[in-house]
Amino acid sequence: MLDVTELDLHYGAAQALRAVSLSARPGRITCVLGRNGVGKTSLMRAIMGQARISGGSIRWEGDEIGRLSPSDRARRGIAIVPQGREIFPLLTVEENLETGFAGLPREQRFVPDEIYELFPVLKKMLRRRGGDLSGGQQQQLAIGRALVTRPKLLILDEPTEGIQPSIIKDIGAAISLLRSRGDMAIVLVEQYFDFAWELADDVVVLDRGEAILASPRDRLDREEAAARVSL
Ligand SMILES: Nc1ncnc2c1ncn2[C@@H]1O[C@H](COP(=O)(O)OP(=O)(O)OP(=O)(O)O)[C@@H](O)[C@H]1O
Repeated sequence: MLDVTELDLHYGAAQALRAVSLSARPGRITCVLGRNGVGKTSLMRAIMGQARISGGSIRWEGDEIGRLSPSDRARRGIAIVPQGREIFPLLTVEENLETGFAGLPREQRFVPDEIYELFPVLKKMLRRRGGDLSGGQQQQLAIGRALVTRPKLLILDEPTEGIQPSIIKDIGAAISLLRSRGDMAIVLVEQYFDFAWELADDVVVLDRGEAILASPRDRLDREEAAARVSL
């Protein structure tokens, strides 16, 4: 279980996050919603260890991890699918997937079949270069690469950004399937409200670096929540 408590984050004198709290549990999807520039990516980078926090705590499976390096956090089972995907354009699909092996013990250095079951297109395109894939296929590759690390916490930063509707549907189905396994906590950052609302168990809305709403989705009114996101 992930418990982020009262997180502060600064870029120089500018404060990007103010006392933001969030939690994520296995078998549930926590959706972080908010407009451009409200701090969603900063929050995810802070959880992954790619951005330094200036206050608050990040607890994962009972331990404080707020000062650990990104690779130590990855070894503890945290993986991020970054905004913009960041796949390697000159490496093949297979080689991109294999970059996920780095922190794994030798006996786990293979691509689980489940990844090809979730995204059959990856199997068909194993020898193609990452850069030759469509945006949607690259997003599936980025998710596949994160799954290679066998994460217990999967963070997805705007996976629908710039993706065509049919692939958005596939990605939603894959995220839903991963939740149903029950052993993975998922944090989904989105600006696409309808997509996030469909999937969310818990909702956090950020506005100008602050969490202005945090609640299980069941207790929220959809229209009210949508209005808070577009304040
Ligand atoms: N490396 C950085 N240095 C300085 N300021 C930054 C840096 N990264 C982000 N910011 C600023 O911090 C604030 C939050 O940015 P962040 O990228 O976390 O927001 P976001 O909600 O993820 O936006 P988007 O949806 O556009 O990705 C913005 O004002 C942004 O300009």
